[in-house]
Amino acid sequence: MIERLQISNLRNLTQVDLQSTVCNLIIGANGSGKTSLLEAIFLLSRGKSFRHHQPKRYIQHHKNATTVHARLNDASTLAIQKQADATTLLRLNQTTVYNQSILTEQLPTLLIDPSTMDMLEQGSASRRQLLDWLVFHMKQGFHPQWVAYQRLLKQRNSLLKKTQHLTQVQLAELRSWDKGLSNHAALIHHYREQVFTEWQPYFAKSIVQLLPEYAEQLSLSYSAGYDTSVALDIQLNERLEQDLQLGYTRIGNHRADIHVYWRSDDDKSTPSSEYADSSDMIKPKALKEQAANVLSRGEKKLLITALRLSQLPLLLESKAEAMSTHNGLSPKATPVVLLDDVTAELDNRAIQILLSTLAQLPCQVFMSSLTDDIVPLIKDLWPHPIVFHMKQGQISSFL
Ligand SMILES: Nc1ncnc2c1ncn2[C@@H]1O[C@H](COP(=O)(O)OP(=O)(O)OP(=O)(O)O)[C@@H](O)[C@H]1O
Repeated sequence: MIERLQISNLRNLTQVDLQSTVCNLIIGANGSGKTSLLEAIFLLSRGKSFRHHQPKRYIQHHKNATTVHARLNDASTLAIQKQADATTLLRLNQTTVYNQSILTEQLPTLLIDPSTMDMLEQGSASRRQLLDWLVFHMKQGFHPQWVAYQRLLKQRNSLLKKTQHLTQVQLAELRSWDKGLSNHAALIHHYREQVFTEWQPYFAKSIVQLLPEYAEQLSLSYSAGYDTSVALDIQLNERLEQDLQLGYTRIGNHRADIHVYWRSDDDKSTPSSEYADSSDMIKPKALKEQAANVLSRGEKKLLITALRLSQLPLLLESKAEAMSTHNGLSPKATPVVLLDDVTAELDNRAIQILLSTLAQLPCQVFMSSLTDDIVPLIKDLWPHPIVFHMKQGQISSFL
C-alpha cells in the first residue's frame, strides 16, 4: 500500500507530497489535477500513462522530466522519472532497475476511468490487456513468453510489410520465427486459459453484486486468437500468402480477446457447457448478443467495474497461495484501485453498490470526484478515509 506519494512536474502538478491511507478520495473542480494524480500512480506502476503515450504530453510544460516517488507500507520505495525524449529511469529501494515489470509487481494498479467505458465496443487490445494484467500477476512465466512473442511478431510484421515476395533466405528466416512464435504462443495461451478459467466464477460473483438483475444473462468467454488445436506455425504457413498481401500477421495470441455475452430469455435453457468453450474463436451459438449492445451506459460501467474488481480477490488468493508455496510472486503487494470520476454515469443506488463492493476488497483505493456528495458514504464504508481537495494542482487533506 502506498503510504507516501510525491509527484513533480506532471501536468499541473508541480509538487505534490501526500500521505495516503487505504481509501483516498480526491475532490476538485474540472481541470484541478485529480486525474493527473491517478495518472502519476499508474505511471509509476506501468511505466506509461493511460492518457498519452508521449511523455512530453504529460510532463509539465517547459519542464524536462516528471518524477513520481512512492513509499509503501513495508518501507520499500519506488520511483520513476520520465524525460521528454522518453528516457525512463526506474528505482526500487534507491537502486536503479532496468525492467518496468519489477515495479509493476510491487505495485499492481487497476484503473477504472471514463475512457475504459468503451472497452466492450472498441478493438480487442484493452480487453486483452485486462486478461493479461491478471495473467502477468498470477503466472510468473507469462511475461518473458509475451515479450519474446512480441519481439518475433514485430520482426515478422516488418518483413511482411517490406515485401510481398520472399526470397528463399527470407522464407527460411520467417519459418524459424514462426516456429519460435508457435512455441511461445502455446505457453501464452496455456497461461491465459488457466487464469481465465479461474477468473470466471469470480466474475460471476461480481456480477451478482454489481448487476444482480442480469446475473443469469451475462457470461464471459475467451478466444485465443487462433485455432489452438493446430500448432500456430502450421497455420501461419497456410496463411502466408494472405499475410504477405495484408502486410501483417492476422492470427496469433496478439488477436486474443475476451467477450461478455448477453443471453436472452429464449436462450436460458442452453446448458452452460455449450458456450463456455474458451478456445473457440467462433461466437458461441446460444449467445447471440454482445452485452455492450444491450446495456445502458451506467450498466456498462458497472459491468466493466465487475470485470476489473472480480480480478482482485482472485489475485489476492493466488498471492496468499504463493506465500505458502514461495513460487516467486510478490505476496506483500497490495493492489491499488484507481477510480477516476467515480460517480460519473451512476445513480445513487449504483454508487452505493460499487463503493460497498470496493470497500470489501483488500485493496488500496484512490478515487476522484467533482463533488463531495459521496463523502458521507465513504466515511460509512471505510474506517479512516482521507479526503483530499485539489485546487489548481495544489492538494490539501481533510481526515
Ligand atoms: N503538459 C502539461 N503541462 C501543464 N499543464 C497541463 C499539461 N497537460 C494538461 N495540463 C493541465 O492540467 C490540468 C489538470 O488536468 P486533469 O485532467 O488532471 O484535471 P481533472 O481534475 O481530472 O479534471 P476533470 O474533472 O475535468 O477530469 C488541466 O487544467 C490541463 O489543462
